[in-house]
Amino acid sequence: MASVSSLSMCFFSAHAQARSNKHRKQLVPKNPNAKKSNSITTPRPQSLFSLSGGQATTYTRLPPKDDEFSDSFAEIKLSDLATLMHMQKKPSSSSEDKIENDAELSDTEEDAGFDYGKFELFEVSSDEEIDGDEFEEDDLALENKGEDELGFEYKGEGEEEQEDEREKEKGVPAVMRCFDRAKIYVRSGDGGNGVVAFRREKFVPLGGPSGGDGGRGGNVYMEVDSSMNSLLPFRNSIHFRAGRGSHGQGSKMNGAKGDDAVVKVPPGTVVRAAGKDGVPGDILLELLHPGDRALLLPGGRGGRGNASFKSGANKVPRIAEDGEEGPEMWLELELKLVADIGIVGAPNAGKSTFLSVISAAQPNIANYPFTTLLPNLGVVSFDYDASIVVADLPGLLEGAHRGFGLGHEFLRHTERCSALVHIVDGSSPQPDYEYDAVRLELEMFSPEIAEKPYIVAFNKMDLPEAFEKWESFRENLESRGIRPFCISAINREGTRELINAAYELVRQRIEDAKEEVWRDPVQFSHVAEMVKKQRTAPINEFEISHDATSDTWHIEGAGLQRFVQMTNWKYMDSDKRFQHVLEACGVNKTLIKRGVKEGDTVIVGEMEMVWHDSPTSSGPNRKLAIESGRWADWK
Ligand SMILES: Nc1nc2c(ncn2[C@@H]2O[C@H](COP(=O)(O)OP(=O)(O)OP(=O)(O)O)[C@@H](O)[C@H]2O)c(=O)[nH]1
Ligand SMILES: [Mg+2]
Repeated sequence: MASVSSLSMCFFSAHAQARSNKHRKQLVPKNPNAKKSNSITTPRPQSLFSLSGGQATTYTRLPPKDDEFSDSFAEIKLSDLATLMHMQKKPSSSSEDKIENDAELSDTEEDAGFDYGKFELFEVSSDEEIDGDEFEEDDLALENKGEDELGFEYKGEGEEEQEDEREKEKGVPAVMRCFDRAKIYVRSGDGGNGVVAFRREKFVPLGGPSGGDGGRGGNVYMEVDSSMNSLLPFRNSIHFRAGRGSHGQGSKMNGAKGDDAVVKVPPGTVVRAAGKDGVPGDILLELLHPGDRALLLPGGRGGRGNASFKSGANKVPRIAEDGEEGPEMWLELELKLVADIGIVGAPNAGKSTFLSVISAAQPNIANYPFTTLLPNLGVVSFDYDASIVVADLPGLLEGAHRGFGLGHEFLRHTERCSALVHIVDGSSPQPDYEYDAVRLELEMFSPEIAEKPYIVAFNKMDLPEAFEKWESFRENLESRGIRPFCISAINREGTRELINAAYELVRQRIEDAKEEVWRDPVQFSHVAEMVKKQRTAPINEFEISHDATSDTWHIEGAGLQRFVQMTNWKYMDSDKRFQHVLEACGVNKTLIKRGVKEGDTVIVGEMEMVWHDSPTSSGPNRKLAIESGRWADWK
């Protein structure tokens, strides 16, 4: 009982903070074990907590517009999710329990005697341990709040928005964060090394070089798997590495190609390069339909064996290359569900109930807000051999676009919907206001979503309090040119008409954009092309920078760096070839022009060298010589 009581308290106090923190400094109790008497709550108008039809208290309804307390209790912060999850684990909490808790709350509030609007309570649940699987350690907003022994801290106005953001992230259970977002690491395979070998066979004198080339590294592919419907599998494994190519062998045997890695994603996945400093990276791919497949990263090239270096001038080459390193990348995945219709509305309006009666989906349904934490999908079949996918989204609260509640987390899934069904809780104190508030949130979140065709359904018509409000609701909306439907989702009344009307909107949209209806699976390769282009940058494109204090010259150039990486220094001819390349691509010339002198350090990629002037070399009287013992760590 004590546990439920504390839960309810933090529920309301968070609302108070949500509104107040924009404008003033707040006093924040930091100690999660603070006494419950400090657990400040906001006074609530009794009318809103009256029970309807003997059901549990519906205390998160949107507030009446003119209510003097409307600013203080209608918003739920994401950091309260632990509470909600806790409540969800105990759906059996009876209405009597809640009534008692309400009574306890009122007492506590009166005892405390604080200005409630200024406080935020970080205590979430003191009685029950939170399952590590569902909440990561840093998930709870209270975790990093407890350093100050006094238990209070003052926040400046400027910090508050950032604080909000941080708390929002921390408060979201891992399973929700991972539902439609993931960050993964991909790396294609390194190429195998080439080898130096010579043919030695009876009766074959001077058999010549016979070292084979290394095999190519495996590629990384990404493909749509239609059996997946979330990014949750990436919660467990985020590293995808393709296999390395085998090394070459004697007798001109080339190495085998490395194994490819295939990353499977659900339809509707958008792939970005990982962003930096909060700036999202560029969109690389959109894998929308089953069968879509992309070559993301090509494997590294295999190094050449000495058989490949044979030439008229050098018939006995003692040189072979290492395999090229496979490129790597961090990627951010975002899932945008491919649903035709999105069901939106305030918490507890009956969205999941509606989905459950029109489709075979069995979402959780219960009489408390945020029963739905993750979107549910259902397929609705029509007589005439057509079907549509309907998504039931978590409820939207006033302030959702600023991060209150859960709904905004998933609103982007409606971006691909053809139409929306907006369910209004007819039994709420002010359905008109609830309707306007949700519409406003949609507009604030994205004008594009707000412009989608939508249908309004007034739900719970079986309840007398809803029935009474229907006429005025209908008149109000009709005066604005909207024809609302009235339904009783629980009794399946009016639901078929509603979904038929929604289907009509989808059909119209499909007809408007006929070319979008069917398309062949797409094979993308532009990312791989881009990577290849970067990696095959010409060797003579480089930049030289000089650090005068340490007499060091840095030579930067993708082509040169790749060349250094693939050079196998253990073979004698590698030095010669390296010198030759530096000469040919103009590095030596440029260094001399810039004033390099005896003993200066020259760094190319991971290779560190010392500049020696030598009168014996052909061409310019200077050359780079590699001094043994001065090499950087070298793989
Ligand atoms: N009397 C009545 N109750 C309904 C009707 N539709 C839904 N409910 C009840 O309303 C409560 C909330 O229903 P849900 O379907 O979970 O509501 P929701 O909009 O999905 O709520 P969240 O997922 O929390 O946003 C449940 O107790 C339902 O039984 C209806 O037509 N009549
Ligand atoms: Mg629901």
